Amino acid sequence: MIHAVAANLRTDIAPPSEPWRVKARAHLDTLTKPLGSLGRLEDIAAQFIAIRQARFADPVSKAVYVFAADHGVTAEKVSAYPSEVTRQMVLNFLAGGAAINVLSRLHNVALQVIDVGVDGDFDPATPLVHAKVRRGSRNMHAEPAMAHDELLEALTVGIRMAEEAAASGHNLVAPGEMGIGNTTAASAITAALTGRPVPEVTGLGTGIDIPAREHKIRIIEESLALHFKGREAASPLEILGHVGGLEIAAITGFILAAARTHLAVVCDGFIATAAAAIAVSIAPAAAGYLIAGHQSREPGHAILLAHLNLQPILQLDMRLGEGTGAVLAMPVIESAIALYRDMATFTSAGVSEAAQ
Ligand SMILES: Cc1cc2ncn([C@H]3O[C@H](COP(=O)(O)O)[C@@H](O)[C@H]3O)c2cc1C
Ligand SMILES: O=C(O)c1cccnc1
Repeated sequence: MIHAVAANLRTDIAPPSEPWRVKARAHLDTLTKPLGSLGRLEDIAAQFIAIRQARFADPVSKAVYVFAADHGVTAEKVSAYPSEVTRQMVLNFLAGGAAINVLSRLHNVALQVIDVGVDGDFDPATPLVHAKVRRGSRNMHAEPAMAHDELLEALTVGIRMAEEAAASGHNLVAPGEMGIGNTTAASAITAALTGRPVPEVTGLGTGIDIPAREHKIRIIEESLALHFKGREAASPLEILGHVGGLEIAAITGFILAAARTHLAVVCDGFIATAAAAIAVSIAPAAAGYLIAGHQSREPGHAILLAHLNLQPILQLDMRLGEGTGAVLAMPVIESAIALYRDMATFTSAGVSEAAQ
């Protein structure tokens, strides 16, 4: 069942259009600036046009979707904070006081919060998307983080949110996350996907100390050995199901469905990018829809960005998540699109072109 869903997504995702990208490049060369002088802004504009194609002139409409879930592996003491913080931060998102609230308000980005697996209840009247699959994932150190049906349900939550984003007219979207313990899951995914040693892809998360990081590394190594040792290479869905998390699975589904519906997806930090790497491993054509918002302090993030061949827009030593790095990069992306659309051409402005 789950493999059928993944296979359908894979076949339904077409890469961004090369003819549209070529057309966009040609238009950029007619604008009143030295050839190529807008640097990577030109690449970003051309990528956006290749993604949006005939709908490229729609107004830019930005949205961030924060998927929240808890992690059973927190029982192994891998985070500096208790798992109650996940639920408390969801309430903070709804009250408007978190970093992602400030940035999304400032930059006119619609914010949606989704409970895909918080280990605690919310009043049904709470204005969030109630899509709890389970009260937290299972402890990957003892058993697979998700059963098959739980993984499928979490992926489906993300797919549904991307479809809603497209239906609402958003075209520049970012998946964010909140889940105490989720850098452990992201490190485990990164090691399993890239084959890099666990110490290279494991950082301090919310701020554990050096001995706690050694312990976190051991927990991840033992979890990977429990699930994958002596087996041939695990599939991306197996990796996600065994050492991922409910919000990471939802983000994977979100990215795949966003690519299918031709939305530009801004990647946030380590956890969101781990989900992106799983998505691209399932459907390689999804890679063309990704724009890396920033590079986080987590050492595994640079490795994942290189693995995906993505260059981050910002490098601010952030290590927060929630979608904050992605939302901060959105004004840069929007600027690239505005320059493409609104600059005068050499002909319209009567400016002489290069003299060769
Ligand atoms: C107050 C607070 C707000 C946050 N917002 C995002 N995270 C980030 O930190 C967590 C991952 O780090 P670890 O794996 O070390 O637990 C995730 O919830 C992530 O979204 C936060 C963490 C805290 C404590
Ligand atoms: O890179 C991130 O997004 C990140 C890093 C540490 C903690 N939470 C998120």
